[in-house]
Amino acid sequence: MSIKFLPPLRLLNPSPPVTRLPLMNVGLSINTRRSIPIFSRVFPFKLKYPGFSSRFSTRSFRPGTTGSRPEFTRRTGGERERGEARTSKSLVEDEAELSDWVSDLRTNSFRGRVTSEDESDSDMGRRNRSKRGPGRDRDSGSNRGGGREGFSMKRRRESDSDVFGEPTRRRTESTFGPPRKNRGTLGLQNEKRGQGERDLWLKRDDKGVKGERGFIDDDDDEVDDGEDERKGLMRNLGGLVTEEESDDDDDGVNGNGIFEKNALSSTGLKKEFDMKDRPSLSSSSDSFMSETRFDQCSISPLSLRGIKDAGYENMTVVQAATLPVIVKGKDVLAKAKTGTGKTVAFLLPSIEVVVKSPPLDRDQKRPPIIVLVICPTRELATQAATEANTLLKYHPSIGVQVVIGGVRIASEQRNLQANPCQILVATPGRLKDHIENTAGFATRLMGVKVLVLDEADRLLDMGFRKDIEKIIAAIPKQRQTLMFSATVPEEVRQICHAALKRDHEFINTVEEGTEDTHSKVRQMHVIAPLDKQFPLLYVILKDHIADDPDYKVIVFCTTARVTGLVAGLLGELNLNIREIHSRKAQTYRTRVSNEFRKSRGLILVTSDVSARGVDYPDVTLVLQVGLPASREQYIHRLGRTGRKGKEGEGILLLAPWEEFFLSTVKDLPLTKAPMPSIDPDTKKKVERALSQLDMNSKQAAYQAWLGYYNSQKKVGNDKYRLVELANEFSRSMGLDTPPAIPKLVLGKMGLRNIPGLRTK
Ligand SMILES: Nc1ncnc2c1ncn2[C@@H]1O[C@H](COP(=O)(O)OP(=O)(O)OP(=O)(O)O)[C@@H](O)[C@H]1O
Repeated sequence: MSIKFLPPLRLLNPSPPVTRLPLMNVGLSINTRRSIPIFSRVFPFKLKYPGFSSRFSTRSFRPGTTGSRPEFTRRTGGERERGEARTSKSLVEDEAELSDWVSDLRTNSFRGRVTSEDESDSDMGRRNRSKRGPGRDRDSGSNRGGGREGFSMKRRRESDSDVFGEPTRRRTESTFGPPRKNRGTLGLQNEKRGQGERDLWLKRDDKGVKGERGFIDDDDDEVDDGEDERKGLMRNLGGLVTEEESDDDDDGVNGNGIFEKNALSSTGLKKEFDMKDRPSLSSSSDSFMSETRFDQCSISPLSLRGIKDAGYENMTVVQAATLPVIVKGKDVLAKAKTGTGKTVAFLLPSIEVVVKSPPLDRDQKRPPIIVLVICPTRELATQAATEANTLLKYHPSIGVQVVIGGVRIASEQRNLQANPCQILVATPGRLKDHIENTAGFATRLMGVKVLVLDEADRLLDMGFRKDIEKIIAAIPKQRQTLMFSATVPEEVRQICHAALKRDHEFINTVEEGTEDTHSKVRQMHVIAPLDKQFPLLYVILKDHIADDPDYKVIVFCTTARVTGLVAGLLGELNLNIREIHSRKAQTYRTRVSNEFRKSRGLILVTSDVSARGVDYPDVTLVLQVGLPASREQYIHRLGRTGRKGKEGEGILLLAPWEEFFLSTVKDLPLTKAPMPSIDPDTKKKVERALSQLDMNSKQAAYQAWLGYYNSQKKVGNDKYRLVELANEFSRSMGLDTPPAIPKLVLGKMGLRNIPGLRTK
């Protein structure tokens, strides 16, 4: 396995528009196996290998502050990504939803559902869901707020020098004085970083809503029939009790799966490090564009026309770094920051494979699928297919289709039959359903030449791994595999051999010594007890709106039910909000997603279904409320802003007992923000709004909250403390007594007989 890193910018010649740097053989030998105990490969998510705990020094470079760039170092296969000593997230999130499901079960037989609250719910949830179940919040609240409230709140915070980071870090300043444009949400101002820094992203209009070509049956508001759901429901219950149990349930990890077998067979590698094919970067140190133009590469003329029409001229760094390797037929694992064009990076060379494949036989009833793209969420799959259609504008004979959860499988089957496609974009659960249930589909998959795992680390996580294993088993071994993500934790490096060939290349476009996040995105955290969090959330949003009338905000919440509650609250407070989470019908999710993409002056309240990949242009603020499920999830959520080299702002709102999370992101430039003050009127207003909310939504949020934090080891290990905190959350919603929870749910969560809980 050879590994590619982009060189530090100072090594590059920025001026001439050359495509490649001279070949540089650094002859780095790596051995991914080394002395790693066997179990760390078999159970990569469970064991802590001491060597992994060492962190890379990440002297953060701030233009105009330190003056020197960090040394560029190469990383070997055995080295650990910085700060990634995390626990894997897996089916644990399902606990939060389990409580919902059991409630539903009591009242409506099997018309309930079990899903994860994050993106995995998009398919796993679909398997087990009937949106006709009780509490299904169908298409409601599309505009809870209605209008935007006046920006009359007077800014009142002053700078707090104590809260600023080290002097080398970007410093934030007082609210007062700077023009609106430069002011941050929390009344903070971002210091100019580097004079003359220029945005070298292509100056082109944002595409806005990308035209969809009807590849999903969007009128279809139905999910799979109840029989499928019942089966899935029962199947999933077994693995929901604890994270460990879900691991045990996973064949792929415990002895029979592809991941284990291949991980073992691909060990002992020793490949030369190869620095050829590196792109020449554009001259700005902060740019993600390369100097390589698409027309300098061996791309078919029709694809080039599509690229041109899309407004793309130069390649982004990840595109320039991966394209030459992919067109040679190599397997690639690529890491590039959020919003830097990874979708085109894998689509374009994949399309070339289709172009080079023999044309379809006219009377071939079921033409083979040549390119299979798998995405962890429905929104992302739809978006990738839209991008593919954009690139395929001048390839009328190449078809793209999408299969995703939340759409009636029968209508997808009809589409697959009626409109043969060579490129299929899918979410894992639905793809597996088609493999098992759609006539002729498995045969068509035998034509796959390219497999793409977008958000590879998420797809290889426990929540999806079983499905991915089955999918990989259903496609030819002789294929090219491409994996892309903004985060590639060491655990993923350990198991990616299962899908990638031994000689695959790891192309990391994140410079050594720099953060995985964008320097143009200000990152701050606010630590406040739960009883202050709802008013704080309101104050922060109001301030941001006052600062930027063109605001476009995403608020991430821990679970779907908590998302629903927060959306309800902010709507009650007359903010202009929309909500997306797994409890919403797919048609609604698609509609809101499209609306948010082209809107300004809007707040999207969402669960982790929107955390990865979704490309909403010009998001001004990402606000994360509560503990992110992992370091990676924090990075992906934050990545919804600052896309394409733009500026952005991220705020993480944590309770004091969640502060431990900061140690997992300590290599990122996350600074403490001064505590915004909450005036008595605001407090009362929020309390009043909370009192207007439906009791059912509070009850559901409480259960889901308990389930989520129960699954977060650091909080959930101490059940007594957990219940105290849950009851604090209940009080923060304005409830005097915590809602009662079904005994069955408490039993599943391991919370029976814990004082402070009420049962029913
Ligand atoms: N060569 C290019 N020139 C200009 N814009 C581009 C180019 N390639 C892609 N883009 C645009 O960049 C934006 C971000 O691309 P994309 O969504 O693929 O990013 P990503 O790296 O996959 O992000 P994430 O990690 O969040 O999934 C999109 O709007 C896309 O249209």
